[in-house]
Amino acid sequence: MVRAQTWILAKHFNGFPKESDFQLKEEELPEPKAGEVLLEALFLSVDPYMRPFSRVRMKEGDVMIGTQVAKVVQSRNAAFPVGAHVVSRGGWRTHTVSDGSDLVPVMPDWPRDVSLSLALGTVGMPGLTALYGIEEVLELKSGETLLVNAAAGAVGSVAGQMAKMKGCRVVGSAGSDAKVAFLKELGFDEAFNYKTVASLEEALKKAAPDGYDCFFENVGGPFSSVAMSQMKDFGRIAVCGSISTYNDTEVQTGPYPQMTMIVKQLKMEGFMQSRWEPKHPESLRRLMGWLKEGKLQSREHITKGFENMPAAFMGMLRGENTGKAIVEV
Ligand SMILES: NC(=O)C1=CN([C@@H]2O[C@H](COP(=O)(O)OP(=O)(O)OC[C@H]3O[C@@H](n4cnc5c(N)ncnc54)[C@H](OP(=O)(O)O)[C@@H]3O)[C@@H](O)[C@H]2O)C=CC1
Ligand SMILES: CCCCCC(=O)/C=C/[C@@H]1[C@@H](C/C=C\CCCC(=O)O)[C@@H](O)C[C@H]1O
Repeated sequence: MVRAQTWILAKHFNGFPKESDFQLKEEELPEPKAGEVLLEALFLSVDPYMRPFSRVRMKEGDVMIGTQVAKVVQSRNAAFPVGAHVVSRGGWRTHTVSDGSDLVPVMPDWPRDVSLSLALGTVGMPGLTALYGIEEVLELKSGETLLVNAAAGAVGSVAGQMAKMKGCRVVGSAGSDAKVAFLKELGFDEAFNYKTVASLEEALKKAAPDGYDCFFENVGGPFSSVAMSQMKDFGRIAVCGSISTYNDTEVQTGPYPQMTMIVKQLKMEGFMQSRWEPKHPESLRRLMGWLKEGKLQSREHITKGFENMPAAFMGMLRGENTGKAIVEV
């Protein structure tokens, strides 16, 4: 018998979450049956979508949604032998019994000098999101000017670096001066702290006086309205996320985008990386290749201890992470 720890949604919360909205539980797991494996979590991902998902798709008492890199510690499934590493959608739990249907083996030949935690970040879902946003949605071309917000985070930092690899001019915004310095280290042409600029409009204009061809949108809300007004005619916007609205207690209204979109003839498309799932293996190989060649830098914000999952989650929503937010068990 293994004693597993899980974090459950104790209470549906309105606004910004607090520690008491989550509850740590212990349960005894049964031995794996034929076809099943027992997993032990090594790294857990801390993602923005957990916030809106908990509101719209979860009941009180449910285990918090999430992915993790786990090791197979018992196996009665030949596809997942003991010692194998997998990405599991098991949620916020230390141990999971799985029939394998929700498991994805970590990329074969994962280099020994690359932390497996990157399978939750740059060489995982956030990296794929950046790649498809840049290549499939925006179809970004050399010489174009790209705006990325939440640029120092897991998705934004990869999107900006990919744009530099493609020969674009890249402008990034982030919520601290340290993050702005990080963006400069990554090669962003311009970066600014959206929390301290006197005028967002002026900051965007100063960074790209001729306007933006493309916008990789992670933030939504008022930032989005201001940025949209600075797009070039026929500009393209990839709507990846809307984190500034995830803790809202009331749905935000206007300014409405239609007039700007009509006058500038903009194209705006929401997306999730799952749309291109058949391309994932090849895309992960490309991301790993860039990482190994030094073309892609990766930073993580690691919180130690499974007991700190809620704190890490709230910290990410407050912007404490530079790069990918991870909990190491
Ligand atoms: N469509 C898809 O398939 C996917 C979409 N996403 C979306 O991409 C975005 C980035 O995700 P990810 O890279 O994982 O997260 P990050 O690593 O970027 O972490 C979240 C960051 O968001 C910023 N933030 C928080 N609150 C606000 C706010 N009110 N206004 C502006 N910025 C804020 C903070 O940075 P700062 O200090 O700069 O404010 C924080 O560090 C999210 O919107 C997420 O939902 C992510 C993965 C997949
Ligand atoms: C739920 C709001 C999602 C905000 C954008 C985002 O961060 C997307 C991340 C996806 C994530 C989506 C998870 C649940 C979507 C629920 C949709 C529904 O049930 O109608 C996960 O798939 C990984 C990222 O691609």
